Amino acid sequence: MSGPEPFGARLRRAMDARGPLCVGIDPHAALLAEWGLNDDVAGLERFSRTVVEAVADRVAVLKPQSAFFERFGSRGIAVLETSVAQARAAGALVVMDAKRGDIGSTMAAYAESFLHPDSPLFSDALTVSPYLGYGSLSPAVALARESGTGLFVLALTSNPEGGEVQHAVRADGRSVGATMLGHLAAENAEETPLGSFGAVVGATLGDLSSYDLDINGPLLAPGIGAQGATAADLPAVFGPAVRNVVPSVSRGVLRHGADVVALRDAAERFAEEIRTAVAAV
Ligand SMILES: O=c1ccn([C@@H]2O[C@H](COP(=O)(O)O)[C@@H](O)[C@H]2O)c(=O)[nH]1
Repeated sequence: MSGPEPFGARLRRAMDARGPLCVGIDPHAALLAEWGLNDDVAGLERFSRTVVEAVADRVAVLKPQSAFFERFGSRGIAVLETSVAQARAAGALVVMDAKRGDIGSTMAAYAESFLHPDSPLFSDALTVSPYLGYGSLSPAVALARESGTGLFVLALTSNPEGGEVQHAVRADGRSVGATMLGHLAAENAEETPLGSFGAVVGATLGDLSSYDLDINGPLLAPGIGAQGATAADLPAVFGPAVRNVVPSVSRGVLRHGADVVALRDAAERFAEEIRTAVAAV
């Protein structure tokens, strides 16, 4: 009996059909205020519902940032559950940005929270931190394979502070970030059309030609918009791997709310800039 279709295959199809843009749902308190919403659960619910309504039927991926929902406790988590379900029902793949990482036995529980089909927060993929050792992620890798979901492993993050960990050079001469990319390439070996185990690689990082980004998996690229990177930077940062890049924009789109059409237009402008940049490679 064949299992569920793997995340990588579903993502490739969505990217081909809708373009690769990922829109982040990041209900910052400042954005709620800009949208004329209260910094409470009702404001959170309205914000998230508006983003889903604006773009879930047209972008490949939506990426809710769990922290902004957790801020409101169990009622915030309930809004997150609803948002995930609504986004998936509208055809978007949901990458839960929760950056989980722990010893293996606890990692198994985190994985069940987001990657088990019976979980209320079941998502198509989860961001995870490998900095307790890549092997600590094994339970999440195993469950993702079983449930047809995926992982995005923090390899080279978009923030300037990340370098002190990720560029650190190991005894074998490889950097920590490169080692994570190597683990992912091994995870995705033989997978077609695309592996399900992606890396987070910031679009802000400039020339990455010293890294082997050819992991046969998706590269989630935050940093476009508010953090200063642009769609035009993508070819220079990612080189030939740009075909597997999922560029992620949160505040750059969200600042155009609360109007649904304005949000949609902003997402379409980013999508068009990305199309143009990638077509030139
Ligand atoms: O390296 C990383 C990993 C994750 N993020 C997350 O992406 C968004 C970025 O938001 P913007 O408003 O587009 O800057 C946010 O949820 C981060 O937690 C990242 O920025 N960098």
